[in-house]
Amino acid sequence: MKYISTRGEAPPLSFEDVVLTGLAPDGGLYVPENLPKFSQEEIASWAGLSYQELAFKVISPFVAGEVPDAELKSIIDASYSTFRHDAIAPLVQTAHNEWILELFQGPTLAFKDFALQFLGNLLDYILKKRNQKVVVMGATSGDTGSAAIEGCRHCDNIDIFILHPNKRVSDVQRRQMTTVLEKNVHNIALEGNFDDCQNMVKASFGDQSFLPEGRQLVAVNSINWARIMAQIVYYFYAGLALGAPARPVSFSVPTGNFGDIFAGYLAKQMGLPIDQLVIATNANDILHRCISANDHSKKELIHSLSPSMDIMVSSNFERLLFDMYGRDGSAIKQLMEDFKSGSMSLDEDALSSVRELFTSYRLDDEEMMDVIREVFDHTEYLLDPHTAIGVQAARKTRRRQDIPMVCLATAHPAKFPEAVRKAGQDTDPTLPHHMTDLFDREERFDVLDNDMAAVQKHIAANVRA
Ligand SMILES: Cc1ncc(COP(=O)(O)O)c(C=O)c1O
Ligand SMILES: N[C@@H](CCOP(=O)(O)O)C(=O)O
Repeated sequence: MKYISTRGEAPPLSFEDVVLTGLAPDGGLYVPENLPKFSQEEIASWAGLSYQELAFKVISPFVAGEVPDAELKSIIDASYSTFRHDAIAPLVQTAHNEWILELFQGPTLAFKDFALQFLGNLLDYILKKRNQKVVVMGATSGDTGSAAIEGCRHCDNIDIFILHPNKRVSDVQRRQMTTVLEKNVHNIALEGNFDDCQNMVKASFGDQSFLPEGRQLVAVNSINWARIMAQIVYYFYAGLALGAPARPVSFSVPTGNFGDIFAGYLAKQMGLPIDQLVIATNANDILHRCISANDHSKKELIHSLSPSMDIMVSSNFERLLFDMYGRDGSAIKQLMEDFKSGSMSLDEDALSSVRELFTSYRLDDEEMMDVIREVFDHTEYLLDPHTAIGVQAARKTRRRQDIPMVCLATAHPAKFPEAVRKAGQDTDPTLPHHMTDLFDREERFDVLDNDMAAVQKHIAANVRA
């Protein structure tokens, strides 16, 4: 299996090499040259598999033997052994044919654990085998950071640097990152927003000369292909639990960087019968504007009560556009250049293909809080603000009541007590047992200006010899 860049000008990479990178040298994102496809019979034969067994079935064609099967199985088993629920991704019913897929049962309480526990173990395996040390650099609006730190804190061959927007993540999210005091873990609170953090990470991949000799950058954001790959699994898992492939299933996905829903799109291309894929956005609605009005223009970032989705530049949309433009790298390069200067417009064919695949809906904070209240009043089930956006988008755009609608619960409500309180809950949702002392733990992080040279200097100075 080879991985190629969406901009068509970078050499193809093997699986292990694609895991050890981030952006391609031409600025594009890596995707598999050929997507594995599963027949309906094969998918049907997976009914009843454990999450770990299914993960092996879905992931192994992408790995294509580069990691021996026995190793891959033990990496998968280790990655999901830290989850608090035996089902790993349990389904909870909230209304007729409406389901919540709880993706927050991992150690850091967000869906990021699914891919980042796996990526941490995979990196550890590859780096030990190669006797190689790397620098992980990541940007977070709150959830990727802690999940990546949790995945990498025990990897001796990794120094990890996570940039978060200063004062723009919840206190729980910040403390989940900054109370990890291992010597290889570094948190940077950047005086900027998430897009500034993400820009800095992407630009650093383009010129890595600031790193100490012999080190390279590895991404933990969803620009890293392994992130997307591991997230495909839970679409199959939920689909099978609800009767696929004999009957179709729909998904509603709270969306920011477009990684999670892109994994759903891939599951569909690989053979899972998915009816609707709903892009649910907060007031940072560039994807909703693009789909509804072909308006893919940057606007000032709004700070919402669903801060993890306060994202304007959705990295993985480029991966989708690559397919929508017939995998023409030069067309993508042109589009991305247009977008860099403020906006891009899709051509008619591409736009109609996107509209066939996705529906979209946008919510502001008020509507989001109404949903938290309404769902709690009816079911006593407490949604986090991001999940609430997915639930409402599903309800507003649903075409068929007879097809199960799965709303991805991307985070645990205890990560966002402020939003939950504003929505009318008088008691804060309880943190799981392993985090009850979170607010008593010592914190360590550095506040840095939004200045790439300063950040790179800080990284270079803190990489261990
Ligand atoms: C809780 C939560 N929900 C939804 C999202 C959006 O996911 P994606 O960036 O994959 O679109 C994120 C982060 O991006 C998140 O942290
Ligand atoms: N919401 C994310 C933003 C980064 O997204 P990623 O999936 O590309 O890592 C976060 O919580 O950090």
